[in-house]
Amino acid sequence: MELEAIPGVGAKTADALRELDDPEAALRTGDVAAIARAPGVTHGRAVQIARGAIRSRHDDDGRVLATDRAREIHRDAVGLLQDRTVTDYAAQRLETFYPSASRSRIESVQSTVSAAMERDPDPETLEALADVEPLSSPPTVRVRERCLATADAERYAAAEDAVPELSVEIAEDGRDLAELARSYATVVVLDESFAGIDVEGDVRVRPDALETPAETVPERLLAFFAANRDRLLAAADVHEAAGMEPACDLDGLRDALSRLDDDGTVIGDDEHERLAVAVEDLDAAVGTAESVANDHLRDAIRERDVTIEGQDFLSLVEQGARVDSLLSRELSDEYDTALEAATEHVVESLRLDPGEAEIADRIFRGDPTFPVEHDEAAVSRLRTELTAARDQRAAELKETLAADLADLREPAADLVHDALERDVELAIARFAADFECTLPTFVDGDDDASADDGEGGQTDDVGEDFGDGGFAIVGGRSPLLDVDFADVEPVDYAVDGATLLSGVNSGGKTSTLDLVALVAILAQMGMPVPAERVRLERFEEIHYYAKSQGTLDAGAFEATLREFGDLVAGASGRLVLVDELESITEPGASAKIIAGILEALEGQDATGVFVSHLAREIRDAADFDVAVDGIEAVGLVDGELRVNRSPQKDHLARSTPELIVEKLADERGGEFYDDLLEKF
Ligand SMILES: Nc1ncnc2c1ncn2[C@@H]1O[C@H](COP(=O)(O)OP(=O)(O)OP(=O)(O)O)[C@@H](O)[C@H]1O
Repeated sequence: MELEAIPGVGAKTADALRELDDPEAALRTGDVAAIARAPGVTHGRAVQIARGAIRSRHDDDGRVLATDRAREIHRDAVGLLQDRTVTDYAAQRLETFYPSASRSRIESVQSTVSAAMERDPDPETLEALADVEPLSSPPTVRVRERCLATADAERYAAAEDAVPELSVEIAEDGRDLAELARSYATVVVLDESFAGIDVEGDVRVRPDALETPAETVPERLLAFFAANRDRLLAAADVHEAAGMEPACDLDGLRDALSRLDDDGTVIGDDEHERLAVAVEDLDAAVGTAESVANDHLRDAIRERDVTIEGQDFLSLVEQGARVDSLLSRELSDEYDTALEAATEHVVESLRLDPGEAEIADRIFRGDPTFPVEHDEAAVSRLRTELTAARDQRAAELKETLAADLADLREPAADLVHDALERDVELAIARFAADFECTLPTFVDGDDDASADDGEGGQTDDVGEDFGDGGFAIVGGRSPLLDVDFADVEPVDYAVDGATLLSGVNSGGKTSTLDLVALVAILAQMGMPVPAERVRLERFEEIHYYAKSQGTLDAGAFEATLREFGDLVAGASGRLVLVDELESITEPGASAKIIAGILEALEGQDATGVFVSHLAREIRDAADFDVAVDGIEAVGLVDGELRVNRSPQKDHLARSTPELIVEKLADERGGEFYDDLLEKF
């Protein structure tokens, strides 16, 4: 994908995106969290870039949300979906869903969404999702016991770049390598030319070392898996709870992770454990062994009657306090037994293998002395031997585990990604279930076959002949209302062309506009809509104007009028929702302006609903037969209006004052009320 081709991505952002591990995948999957990891890319920017990438894929100019109120409804719709996510990832991902006029984009989302709506948001899956997060890259680990070596300057730079964990050293010849081998436990030589060289120490000629990081720096993989262990385990749990097909064998993954400590070291290997403990306990074991030997000798001496011949006694006296020869002669057997016990203690307490035991055998040797003393050189040799064996074992374990984990690296990323995407799907499933949603059907000139579900023609249940455009909502219930969703009364409403919507105060006119806008926006996002059934055209743009808060001054009025001037020029394919435009200026002028706008829309392929209390005046002012729908009050009960929330077609609803005059005329009779009623 040409990054600069994405709307809103310039050269600088493209460079930042190229720093990501896999920018194409992040953009393809709309992974906002991954995109936001590019240097200098904020979360909001990442959402924009993800949307831009989708738009450029679907050749979509992204103009659907044409006004502030339309954008607000979109935000509300996304908010309702986000309220049902568990992970931040899913919440961010949902922000990449925007209403589109592109059939391919809508269809592609709809196919994911229809599968999502089948998902069961069971509590176990939701609980497991709580610990899933996008995989993180831990900071680079520095490995000090290994280095890379090369004689080539270019390879040197490539190595520094590819393996920042290791020092890269220049080695021109065998002497340099020998020098390095004294400073590092392992030297990995990158130059083929050194093949076969004989240098003391662990020197490996591996020209492919930069391409096989799992072997060159197993620590990198181990650190990655250690840092992401909890997320991976949670993602594995999600797969099991939700019965998803995992990207890798979960038992294998769990087993590999159980061999890894939080700091990236390998655990659970008996041999390594034995060697580590032996190194740790060596001094203590030697000390105890000395005591064992001395206790034995002390007991032996105490129980022994020693007869000293005169000659011996004389030499003892002459030679000072040396009793070694006497000890050697009189207690030779006991001395040997004591040393054996000491050695045995060292071997057994440190669980030494036969080779190591041979070295341990030299710790308690030499001329008899009392107290017994160990041979420090032998202890030191044993320590060197054990430490080397421990490190060797650790390196082998790291390599083996890293080799196992290397195969899991890609699937692990998929595993987490799939789990996070499941959260997106479950949020959609919960949204659909909570608001009793269905997937809408799109009808337009060339794909109306799919919209006709065998009812014959395009007659909708809302009683409208449904043409090639507009919308038809059956049983729509807006979750944006200020009442509990359970108390929302279903609304049926269909419009093809432009119409006025009249009705009593608080009858639900604004709520109807909100419902229409929400349904159209959700539908064009590819999302399910809160209604029993919905058919609509794919609108190029949605212009929703909320009610103005009071009359506008001359400047603002002029600006608004200009806006409507632009709106009606080339309005085909647009959905225009306008709430009480009359409030911007005085009623007489308002009626003329609205009539003028309707005239301009007439004959264009636009769909419009204009909520107004001035339907009669607008009709009078218009030079064509303006359609008027009405939200009708069924009556007044205890001073409260009862309304039928579904607008009636071609019906000028009585206004609240008219209704009250009618009621009074009915109840009280008399000329005054009758005359008043006549005037309506
Ligand atoms: N479908 C519905 N189900 C339940 N309650 C509704 C429904 N539609 C509207 N209401 C209730 O009626 C109230 C008034 O609705 P709304 O503001 O849409 O009326 P309106 O006709 O635009 O009023 P006005 O003419 O005063 O602007 C809402 O706040 C809501 O409580």
